[in-house]
Amino acid sequence: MAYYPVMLDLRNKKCLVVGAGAVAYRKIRSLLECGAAVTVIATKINKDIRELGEKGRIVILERCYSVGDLEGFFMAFAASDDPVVNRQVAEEAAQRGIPVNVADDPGLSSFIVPSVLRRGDLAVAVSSGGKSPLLSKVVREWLEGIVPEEVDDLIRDLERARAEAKAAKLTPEEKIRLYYSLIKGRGLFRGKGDKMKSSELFQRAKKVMPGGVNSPVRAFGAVGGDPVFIKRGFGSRVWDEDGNEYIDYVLSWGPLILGHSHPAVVEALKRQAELGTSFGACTELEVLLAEKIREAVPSMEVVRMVNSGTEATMSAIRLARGYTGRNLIVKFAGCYHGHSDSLLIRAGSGLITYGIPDSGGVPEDTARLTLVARYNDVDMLEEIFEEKGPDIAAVIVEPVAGNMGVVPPEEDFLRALRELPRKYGALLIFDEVITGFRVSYSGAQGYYGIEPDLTTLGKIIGGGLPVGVYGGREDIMRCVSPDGPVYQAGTLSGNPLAMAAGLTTLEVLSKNPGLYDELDRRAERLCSGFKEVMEDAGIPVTVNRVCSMMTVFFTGEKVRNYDTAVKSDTRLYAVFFREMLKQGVYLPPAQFEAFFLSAAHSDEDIKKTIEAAWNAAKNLKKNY
Ligand SMILES: C[C@@]1(CC(=O)O)C2=NC(=C\c3[nH]c(c(CCC(=O)O)c3CC(=O)O)Cc3[nH]c(c(CC(=O)O)c3CCC(=O)O)/C=C3\N/C(=C\2)[C@@H](CCC(=O)O)[C@]3(C)CC(=O)O)/[C@H]1CCC(=O)O
Ligand SMILES: NC(=O)c1ccc[n+]([C@@H]2O[C@H](COP(=O)([O-])OP(=O)(O)OC[C@H]3O[C@@H](n4cnc5c(N)ncnc54)[C@H](O)[C@@H]3O)[C@@H](O)[C@H]2O)c1
Repeated sequence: MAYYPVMLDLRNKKCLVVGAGAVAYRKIRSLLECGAAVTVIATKINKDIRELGEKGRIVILERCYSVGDLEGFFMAFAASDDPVVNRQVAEEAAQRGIPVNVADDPGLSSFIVPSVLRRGDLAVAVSSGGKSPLLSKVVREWLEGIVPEEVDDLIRDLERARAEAKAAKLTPEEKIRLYYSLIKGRGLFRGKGDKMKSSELFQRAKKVMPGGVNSPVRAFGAVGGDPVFIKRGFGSRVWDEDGNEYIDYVLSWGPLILGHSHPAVVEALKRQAELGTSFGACTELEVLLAEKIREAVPSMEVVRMVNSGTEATMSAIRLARGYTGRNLIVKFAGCYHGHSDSLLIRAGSGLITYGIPDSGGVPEDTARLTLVARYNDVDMLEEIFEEKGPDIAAVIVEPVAGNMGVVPPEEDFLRALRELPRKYGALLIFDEVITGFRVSYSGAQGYYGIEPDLTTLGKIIGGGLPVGVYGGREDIMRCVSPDGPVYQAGTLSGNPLAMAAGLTTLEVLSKNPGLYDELDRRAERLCSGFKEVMEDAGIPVTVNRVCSMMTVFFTGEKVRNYDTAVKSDTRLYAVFFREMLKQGVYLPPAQFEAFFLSAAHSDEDIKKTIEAAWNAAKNLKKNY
């Protein structure tokens, strides 16, 4: 059954309210707003209602309701806490043909009251058909954030315009066009897909921040269009400033394995915020998180918390140099390890590529200390060690590459990664900032069964707050200050909020051992969906995936290193990205990044995403 919504004119109409508690007060207030003449009958009168009586705004009869009281009333409200009385009021109203609302029983009511958002003359009424008044309230509050105050001025203008249009005898079409132009001209209402607020914010942002952003990829440079400004997130979804909803596969670039605003994480943060946000001193939380990490990743015998993945890798490199007394670092083309000078080095050609800095501001002398090898290329790594082995402090690698798009390691490569550095007295550093707690609870090292000497983590272990950690073999980690000579420190290191969010995230993960299989299953569905859709459209793609991190490369060729990754048609990816965004799917705004899944992504989300990809593929075909 559906309720029939109407707008009643209650000016000077006599309305009776039986009961004078909180519920009665709510009804009285809205009746008064509409100019009704209110009489209240109740045995006990609450303070607010009594005040209204004293001001002469309502009539109060302080007594029991008795049959006959409804005589002469236009409408009645039974809001006592006695169901028998409420029923009597309902029955008398029915007999007299007076509309009645019964607060504790919609079944006895001839009408129910919606939750109302008012902006001057604009009223938006929300009802759940009596099923969940709280939901109505929540929707009303949500609308409050969307419907602008200025709408009332607009109503004035429209009222005037309607009178003028009438006098000017405009045709119906002319009138509609006039009203539309007034409404749209104000820019108050944005339809689905509009990005007006995001675009306005981006213009402002560009004036005060380089590229308008705090991290380059966010500027959408690789995919075109203005970036969306995100207002909030919950579960698998984010909402932008224009109210558009997206299924989110960026998940803050990986940290949110439980989805946005996981209730346990939010609760932990609230609790900690009340206790204090930072002390710059020792806390129990950092011990708990360190223990939890060691339990999950046994090679991390001793750890040091920092504030970002960049800090973690930068510190691990310093430590490797300090421990070995050597200066050279080997990294792989296409692997990103944060933005410290030694690691911002691009691939070049040639056998041993002395790094050329990828960024202005990195001295060539620093870059020279970084050797760049090819991912999944054992021969090249061997040659580098044969030539420079005794000077190499460490090899740093993403055990599953995630920054040239997802590229899984091949078996012989993993073996060489473990054996070669060891043979030459160099350290192996696994940068598990992305893969840690992502590909398995014990990271990529647990997943592949390879133990590095040092590991860096970030993202998931901060539960969505800024955090990083480096750790590893005890004898190496004891070189870190104050145990040893390698200095590293930080005001906010081990920040209690970050520790609380991280610890809670790891607790939820450790209590749900089936979660990684679930993620794997859903990610597999998503990837095979992408593949099928693109194959049907005749667009060659390669989909790489390890557990819940994946990339759709727009190339038919196998992607196993940087050279093959860059063969992707980034222009097609950009079209794909924009088509998906339009349909409410937020993918990473660049080809060479990973898509992530969270525990909050449902089968329904995957289904919707594949449907969106199917629509996108139709447009891609035109561009192919
Ligand atoms: C919208 C709003 C307007 C207003 O009252 O002015 C309104 N209830 C509001 C709030 C609210 N009411 C209740 C809670 C506690 C949480 C919860 O139970 O969800 C909250 C939340 C809170 O107080 O924060 C409890 C409750 N309400 C009803 C019952 C009886 C039953 O269901 O049998 C019980 C159980 C009593 C018990 O536990 O014994 C019945 C009704 N309440 C209705 C309207 C009608 C249906 C509206 C619709 O279709 O959605 C209907 C059928 C009759 C009516 O009153 O007309 C107002 C929002 C104000 C705002 O926007 O801020
Ligand atoms: N519709 C809603 O939104 C909603 C929300 C919450 C609760 N309720 C229900 O509404 C009812 C009222 O809730 P409340 O919090 O305002 O209660 P309350 O206890 O604050 O007030 C009850 C009122 O009923 C009056 N009353 C009791 N018997 C009477 C009689 N014989 N004659 C005249 N007045 C009498 C009392 O004097 C008092 O003023 C409850 O049954 C409650 O379950 C409804």
